[in-house]
Amino acid sequence: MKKIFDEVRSLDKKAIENYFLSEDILMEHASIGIQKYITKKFKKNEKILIVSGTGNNGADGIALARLLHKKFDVSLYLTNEPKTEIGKLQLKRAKSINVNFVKDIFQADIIVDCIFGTGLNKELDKNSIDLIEKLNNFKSFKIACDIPSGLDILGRVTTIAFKANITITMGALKTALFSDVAKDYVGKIKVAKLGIEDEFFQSTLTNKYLLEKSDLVLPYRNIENSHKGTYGHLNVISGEKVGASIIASMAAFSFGTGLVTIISENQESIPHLIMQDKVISKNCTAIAIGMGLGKIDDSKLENILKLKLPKVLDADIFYNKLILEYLNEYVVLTPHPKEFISLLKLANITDISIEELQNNRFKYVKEFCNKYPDVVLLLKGSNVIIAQDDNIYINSFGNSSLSKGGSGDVLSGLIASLLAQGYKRVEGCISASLAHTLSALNYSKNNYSLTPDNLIEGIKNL
Ligand SMILES: NC(=O)C1=CN([C@@H]2O[C@H](COP(=O)(O)OP(=O)(O)OC[C@H]3O[C@@H](n4cnc5c(N)ncnc54)[C@H](O)[C@@H]3O)[C@@H](O)[C@H]2O)[C@@H](O)CC1
Ligand SMILES: [K+]
Repeated sequence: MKKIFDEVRSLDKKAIENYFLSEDILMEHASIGIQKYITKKFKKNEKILIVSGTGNNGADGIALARLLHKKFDVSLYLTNEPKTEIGKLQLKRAKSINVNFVKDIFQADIIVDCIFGTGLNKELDKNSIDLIEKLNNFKSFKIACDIPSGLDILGRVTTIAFKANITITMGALKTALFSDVAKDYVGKIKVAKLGIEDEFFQSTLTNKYLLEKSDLVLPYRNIENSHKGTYGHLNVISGEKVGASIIASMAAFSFGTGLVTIISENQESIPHLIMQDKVISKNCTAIAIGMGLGKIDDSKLENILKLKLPKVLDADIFYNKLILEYLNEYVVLTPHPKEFISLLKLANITDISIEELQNNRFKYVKEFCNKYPDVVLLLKGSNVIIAQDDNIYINSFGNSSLSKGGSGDVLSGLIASLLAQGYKRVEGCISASLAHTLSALNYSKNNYSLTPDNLIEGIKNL
């Protein structure tokens, strides 16, 4: 996993002090980062338009124009004269080698957005909105310098933001790039090194981490002398809609759990691979409850919640106040945003809209985890957040093919499967969430057609 920082300005400052560097050196490295990417990816005669604002993000762009000058067909458009000292210096340097300045933007092959960076501190004015809108409409390959212009430091978009194919961010990954809203603007994310060893950022404290494919730990079986009990027994509590329990059970069974039993009062028609019972199994090693549950008697629910077994709590259960008494070291919660706002309200933390939550996901996850530090929370979204106490892990591999009924039941089943097999809760959530999203990423058919069954099939080929 890679470290993510809420802000890097103070890190840049510390690096300058510790290593006797200067803003100029850092900026040169920032621009070289983008230059290298362009030089590697594009042919020499391609037209590049760099659009620079008045701050240091703009200054990065002016430096980039100098670096690409004569190697590509580069044009530089300034929204206004640079305001910072280093911006003015970059302009002097660019002018001295006759960089091509243009008075209007145009549809180049490549557009580099250097209008606003991390210094965006107020709403965009009409000129900036028009400019970004026009750039977005161009059919060019779009690169955002540091952060797409219009996306603020909390990862929010008030009116509009530059829609990049790739964001080349300076020094280290920033939290803002991983809000759910940001997902439609950042494109791919790449870090440009600033002339400071990686170790500097790696040794700097943070509590946010971006998950990588290599963080996936599959439940491979490495003991031959084993039996089905070796791999746990998951109980999925069924309620009004047995379909959700079946999906979760099939996901769990395919992900290695030795035995899966659906617990239901009525005899249900379920796949022959899955067992059925009316009471919790004696050798049960984990429980999944909530998916398709509907109404349940409080005393029955309480009898399940008080069992000292790892549990995945999902869906309908986030509307029942009873769970607040059991948010302990056995529990994983897997709400989607609507369920999470219900949980926040039940817990008397806050009463907010989905929009407010989606604009401030990290903030509310933190507030919840401060109140319930023992619980492991997985907040669904286009960038999944897994959190416990102070630590946050972000899975950014998800895509829109997962936006379909049943995807969440598969995820709960996968997490419960790993818990039943003995994974710790955070590790179980990380691997299950990665498996879930990577299965969707590997799906080769049209992105509208993925079903929970396809997802489960994909898990088998990871
Ligand atoms: N800190 C450092 O040492 C480094 C900074 N670098 C670059 O510097 C950037 C940050 O530079 P700045 O702090 O100068 O900020 P920005 O370049 O992001 O922009 C801020 C400028 O735009 C104005 N502004 C802010 N919001 C506006 C709005 N809504 N409408 C109109 N004007 C607005 C501000 O008054 C300021 O003049 C980073 O994103 C990065 O690209 C890099 O060169 C690497 C090194
Ligand atoms: K930018």
